[in-house]
Amino acid sequence: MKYQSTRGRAPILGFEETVLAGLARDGGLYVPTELPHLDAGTLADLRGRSYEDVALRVMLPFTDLDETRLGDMIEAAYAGFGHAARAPLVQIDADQWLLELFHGPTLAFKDFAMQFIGQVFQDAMKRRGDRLTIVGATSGDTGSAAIEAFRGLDNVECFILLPEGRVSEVQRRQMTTPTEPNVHAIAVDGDFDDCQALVKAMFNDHAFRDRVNLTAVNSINWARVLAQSVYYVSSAVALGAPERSVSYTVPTGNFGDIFAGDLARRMGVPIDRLVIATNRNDILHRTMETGEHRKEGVAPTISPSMDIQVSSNFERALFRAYDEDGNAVAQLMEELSSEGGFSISQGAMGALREVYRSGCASEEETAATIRSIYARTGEVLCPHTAVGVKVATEHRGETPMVTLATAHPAKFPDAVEAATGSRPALPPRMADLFERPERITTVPNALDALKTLIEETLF
Ligand SMILES: Cc1ncc(COP(=O)(O)O)c(C=O)c1O
Ligand SMILES: N[C@@H](CCOP(=O)(O)O)C(=O)O
Repeated sequence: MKYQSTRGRAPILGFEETVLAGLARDGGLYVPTELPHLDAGTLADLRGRSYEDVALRVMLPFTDLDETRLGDMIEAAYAGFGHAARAPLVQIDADQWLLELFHGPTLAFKDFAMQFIGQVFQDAMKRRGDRLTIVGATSGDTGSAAIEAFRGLDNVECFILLPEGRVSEVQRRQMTTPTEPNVHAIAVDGDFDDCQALVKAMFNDHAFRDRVNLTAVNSINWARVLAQSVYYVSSAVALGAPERSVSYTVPTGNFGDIFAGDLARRMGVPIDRLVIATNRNDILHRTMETGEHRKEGVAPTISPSMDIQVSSNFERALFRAYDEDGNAVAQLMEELSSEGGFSISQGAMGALREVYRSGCASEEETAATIRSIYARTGEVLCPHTAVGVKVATEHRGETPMVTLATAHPAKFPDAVEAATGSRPALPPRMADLFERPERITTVPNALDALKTLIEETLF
């Protein structure tokens, strides 16, 4: 399998190089040049199989890995999950389900890809006898999952940029309490978009990038999207695919998770509706409504992991919508950074609307959804999942509607308690999280300060 950049000006790479590169050298995101097909017979055969079996079948054609080695990596990646099904479905209404993606070690959907990427990096670094520097941006969950996946590895140094004061206390402590010296939580005086812009700027400084052997673990890395596409396949076949179509509503910020759904759809999974659900940082919903993609300031919400306005993976969707015209995408991205937004052509909007629908939830609607689902079903939703369920309810159709339950409610106890009156408990293995000492470095929102910090740590 070969991978090309969405901006068309970077070398075509194989799987391992793509994953190790993270972001393409022209600033674009890597996508496969062709897609494998999951035909009806294959999908039917996956029904009733373990999550690991489905993952192997879905991911193998995208990699240059031997089947046994990939199988071993997948087994190791999911061995620490707290649910035998890994991604269980829970029915909350006659036609509505939750896909629980929070049974991994850090209680959010990020563990599905991050645990897998940890295996890929370790394998590659051992063979190459090399070291990697990971720099990631987080609005709370990616950072926790990355620190968990990479802590203690002797061939990886991991730096996570988080927006100071804008993640939940549980999320912050998950990042600041691990004691292994190769993982670093760095609070940036800014929002998530600032953190992500710093990461991208480091990638675009090729001398720095090569000096530190930089890689990415945000969903700009293709391996994130690939690993996240597996749970669409596993849940769709469990609900009756290929004979029955399934719809999904995805709490959305950086667009990685919903793009993984589109990947599953394009591989042949019968997905009827694919619905973007945003909180009041609703740039994607506004884009779908108007065709204008314009940044506003990031507003803090009770679903902080979705407090994002520069949605990196939307670039991958645009690349498809513009018939894989890298020059057109590069031009739009240039307008986004110089003018704060761009207009999408009618043709491209038509292509986007064929795949995606959208909706958004206010703060009040999010809290009301947590409250009403708890009262009616006893299920406790995290605020991100509640955004999804609110939007899903408005987009129900003839097919089962699945909302991705992207995080455990105990990561956001204040918002959940305010809505339901009861405080969700962390699993026993995390019971002492609030007693553990924290370790965090604070930096201004300044590229040079950050590069200096990283180089001084490394060399
Ligand atoms: C709990 C939670 N829900 C939803 C999202 C949004 O996912 P994506 O950024 O892939 O759109 C995130 C962050 O990525 C998250 O942490
Ligand atoms: N919501 C994320 C933001 C980063 O998204 P990613 O999927 O691109 O890593 C977070 O919680 O950090």
